[in-house]
Amino acid sequence: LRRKNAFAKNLPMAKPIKSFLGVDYSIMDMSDEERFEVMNDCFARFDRLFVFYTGPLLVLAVSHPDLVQKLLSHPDCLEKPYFYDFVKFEQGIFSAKYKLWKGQRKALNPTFNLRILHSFFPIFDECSKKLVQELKKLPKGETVNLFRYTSHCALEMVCGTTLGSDVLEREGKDEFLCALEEIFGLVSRRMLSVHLYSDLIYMMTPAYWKEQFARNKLRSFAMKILQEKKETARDTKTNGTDLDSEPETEEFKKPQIFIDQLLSISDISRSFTDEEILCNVLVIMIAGNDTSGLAVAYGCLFLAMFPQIQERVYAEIMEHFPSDGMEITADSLRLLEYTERFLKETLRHCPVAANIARENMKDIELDGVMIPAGTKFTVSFWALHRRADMWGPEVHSFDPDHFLPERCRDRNPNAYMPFSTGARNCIGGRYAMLSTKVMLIHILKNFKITTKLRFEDMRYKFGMTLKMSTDHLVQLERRF
Ligand code: HEM
Repeated sequence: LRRKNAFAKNLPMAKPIKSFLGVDYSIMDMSDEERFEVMNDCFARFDRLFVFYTGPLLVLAVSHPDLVQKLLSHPDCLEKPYFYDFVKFEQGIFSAKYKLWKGQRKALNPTFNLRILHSFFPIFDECSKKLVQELKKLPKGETVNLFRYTSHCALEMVCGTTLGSDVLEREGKDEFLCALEEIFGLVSRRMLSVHLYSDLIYMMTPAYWKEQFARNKLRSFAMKILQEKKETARDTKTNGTDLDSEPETEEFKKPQIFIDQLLSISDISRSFTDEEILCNVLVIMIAGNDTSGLAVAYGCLFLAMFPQIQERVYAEIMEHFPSDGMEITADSLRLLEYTERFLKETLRHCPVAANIARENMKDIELDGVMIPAGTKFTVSFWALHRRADMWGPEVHSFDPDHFLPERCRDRNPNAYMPFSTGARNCIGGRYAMLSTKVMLIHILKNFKITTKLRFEDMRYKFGMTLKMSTDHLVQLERRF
C-alpha cells in the first residue's frame, strides 16, 4: 500500500481531525456537521491538489477551478468509486460502471434535449399548483419546513415526467414515492458510515431489511408500469422516434415521458433491456428529487432572508406573468433575467451536490503529478464557489449580481459548476433550472416569505446532498 501511495509523497497532506479536550477525532467519528466544517477547512487551506486519508484509503482532493475542470473532463477519469455501488440500480447511469455507462449516456443525452424538456411544462405547472394548494392549507403564520413541501413537489414532477402524469393518480403511488425517499436516505447514510461498508455487516442491521423492503416495493410498482407501457407501445407503435429531428406533429407537444423515450430508443438505436430501463427510470427519479427540492427550499430561504431581493424577483415575475392562468413557456421564462441570476447565486452558495467523487481508469497526469489508475478523487463545488481568488472580496455575500454578464466575462469560466462538468456531468441540469423556476413562480405569486433564521447562522451537514443542520423554516403570508 505504501508503495502504491508513494506518488503522493510530495503533495500536501490534510489531517481532517478535530481536537476536543486534548483528544483527536478522525473524520469518521464526527457528526455530519463537524465533518462538513473540518473538510471545508481543509479545502480552504489548500489551493491545489492535496491528500487526506479516510482509514487506510488515500483520497486526492481538489477545488482549484482549472484542476477541477481538467480532472472532470479527463476521458480516463469517468469511473465512480465503489461507494456509489450502495445506490445499487447498477444498470442505470448514476451508478453504472464506465463500460455500461458510456453507451447508455450517449443514448440518453437526447432524452433531455430542450424540445423534450419544454414538453414537460404542463407537468411542472400542475405539480406546482398542487404545492401551492397544500401550502394554502397551513394555518396563518405557522412556521413551516419548506423543504418537506418542495421535495414532495420535485418528486411528483420527476415521477410525472419519468413515468407519466397518470401515475400520480395511481393507487400505490404514495407508497412508491415514500420507498424512493427511504432508499435515498438509507443509501446516503451508508455512504457516510464506513463501518457499514461491508455487505456482511450491513446485512445484520435493521437498515438493510428496511432497504430491501423499500426496493421490492419500488421494483414491483415500476415493473408493472413498464410492462403496461410495453404492451401499449406494441399496440400503437406511435410517434416517430428520432429524438433530434424537428417536431412534425402535435404529438410532440405532449409531454415526452422518459420511460416511453427509452422504449422507443430501444426500437431504433441502442437497445435497452427491461432491467436497464427500470434502473434508469429509478436513478433519474432519485437524482432529480432531493436536488431540485433542496434548490427551491434554499432559494425561498434566501428570499426570506433578503426581502429586497425577494421584492425584485417578485416584481419581475409579476411583470411577465401578471395573470393567474398564463401559460409558462421557455420563451417567457427567458425574460426572467434577475430570477435566473438569483437562482444561480442560490446554487453558488448551496450547490446541492456539494461534493462528488471519481476514480481514474488509467494513469493520469494532474498538476504535474502522475497518478496511478484506481485513485479516488473528491471535488468540492462548495469550496470552488467560495474561492476569493475567483469571486473577489464579496465572495461570502449573497448577491445575484455576481452573475451580471460583465462580471461573468472577467471571471474564470470554471469558477462555477453546480452541475459538474465533462461527459459525466448532471444530465438533468437544464431540467432542474426549468422546473425550479416554475415552482418559484407559483410560490412567489402566492406568498410573501419571511424567516427568523439568519444568513450568517446557516450551518450545513456533510452528505450526499447538501442539507442544513436546521430545517428550512419559513413563514408564508398570502399575497391576496
Ligand atoms: C439543482 C438541481 C441539481 C443539481 C445541483 C445536480 C447536480 C449534479 C451533479 C453535481 C452531478 C454529478 C455527480 C457526480 O459526478 O458524481 C449530477 C449527476 C446526475 N444528475 Fe443531477 N443535479 C440536479 C438535478 C437533477 C435532476 C432534476 C435530474 C433528473 C431529472 C438529475 C439527474 C442526474 C443524473 C442521472 C446524474 C448522473 C449522471 C451520470 O453519471 O451520467 N439531476 N447532478
